[in-house]
Amino acid sequence: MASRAGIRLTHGRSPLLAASASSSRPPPVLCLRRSKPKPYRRHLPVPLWRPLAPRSSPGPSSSSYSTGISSPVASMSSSSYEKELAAAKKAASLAARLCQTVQKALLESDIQSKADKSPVTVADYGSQAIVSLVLKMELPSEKFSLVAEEDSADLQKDESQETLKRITDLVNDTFSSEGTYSISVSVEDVLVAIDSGKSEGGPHGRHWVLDPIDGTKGFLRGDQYAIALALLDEGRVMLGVLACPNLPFTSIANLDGHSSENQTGCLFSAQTGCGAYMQLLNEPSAAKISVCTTENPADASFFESYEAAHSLHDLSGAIAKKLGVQAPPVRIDSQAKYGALARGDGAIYLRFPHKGYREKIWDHAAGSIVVTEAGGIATDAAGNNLDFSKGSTRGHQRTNPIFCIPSVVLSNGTPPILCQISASLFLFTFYRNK
Ligand SMILES: Nc1ncnc2c1ncn2[C@@H]1O[C@H](COP(=O)(O)O)[C@@H](OP(=O)(O)O)[C@H]1O
Ligand SMILES: [Mg+2]
Repeated sequence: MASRAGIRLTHGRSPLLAASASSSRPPPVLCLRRSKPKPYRRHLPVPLWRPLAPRSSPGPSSSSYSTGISSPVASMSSSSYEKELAAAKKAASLAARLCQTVQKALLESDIQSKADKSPVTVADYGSQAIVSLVLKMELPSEKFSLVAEEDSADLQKDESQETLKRITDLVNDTFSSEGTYSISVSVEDVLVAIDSGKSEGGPHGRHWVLDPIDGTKGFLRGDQYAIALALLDEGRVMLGVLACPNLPFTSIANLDGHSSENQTGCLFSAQTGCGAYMQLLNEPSAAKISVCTTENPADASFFESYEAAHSLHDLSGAIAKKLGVQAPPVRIDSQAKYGALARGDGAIYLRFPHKGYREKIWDHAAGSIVVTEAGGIATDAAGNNLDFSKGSTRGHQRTNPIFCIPSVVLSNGTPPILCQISASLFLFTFYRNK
């Protein structure tokens, strides 16, 4: 955190922040603006994801952006991950296409329960198969390692054969309707593709990290969800892509989880040192985006999970009050929150999982780089970077990898907010010990 200008968490850390950092309990997460805040720009109704002057590296080649909808032509700056980023965008976009097809005509039979009783759909499996297949086709010469949420164990059961056939048909239909790849896959190919996601990840080498549908509950409700794909290299997130098929291209700040009549479907992408971008799904041109620059918590809106089971709403409400936030929380599912934050729809993201829950790397890897490349900061409340290097040991509860993130906050990092956050940590500790 010391290297991140503007928030002085290392030197200016409050006693409570420091106490939290040194306790055995994992500290909450903060996403804080990294640069000196600019004057506040009200985020509605004017979209904020206008192309900006490049920071350390070249940004879009053209900036004829005018309305936020007709984006400028953007060419990502060259970096060693350009090929991988293009493949990731392709894979996530195709997976989104499959998910949209399923969501349009969601059948009862498409929904199953995993061993932990969480829902899983043919779209989760189909999305994972597509991403795995596309990455392998686009990057044939690279050693392939994928840490992903789903595996095929349930699909291998006798009673799942019809479901498996349906997933295979969905994968083939998606490829043929999109047209880039003239391939036809078998059920065995699909099983292999899904199980390619069994990598353990870890601190060395390159590993793709995938949540094929983040926010499955939102997906089932017809609300927000995301296909979230990131690439780790030596334990660090180097690129991330979020496909959010139901996210309006304009601000989500007042939607409270539900999609609107406006143009929807956003693809966020970021690679380290090159900024964050947004484009309409299936449209080629991207615009550079940046986080909200509000200096006043009273003007800031904050995001949290739609599902109370995923995050303590009472606690985040109390913290938001402490911070001086006046607007009601915007509750949306999935890492679409990270995308919306990255383009300035809101200023703060609070996440307080219930006691004992351990976060998964695929629930934060892509979103965190989109936010940080848009000028935000994603850390825990002690100012520590999120650690994606611990890999996955994939225990029987599917919760082994990883780090705990009791909360996520995104703000501009001005001292008043940091002070208030230390107060919020007091509340957090209080609730956790209840
Ligand atoms: N009890 C719990 N506490 C916190 N997060 C949980 C949870 N149960 C599931 N999740 C995670 O929360 C994700 C959804 O995030 P959000 O709450 O921001 O919408 C889920 O992703 P999946 O839908 O991929 O399972 C899942 O990984
Ligand atoms: Mg998922």
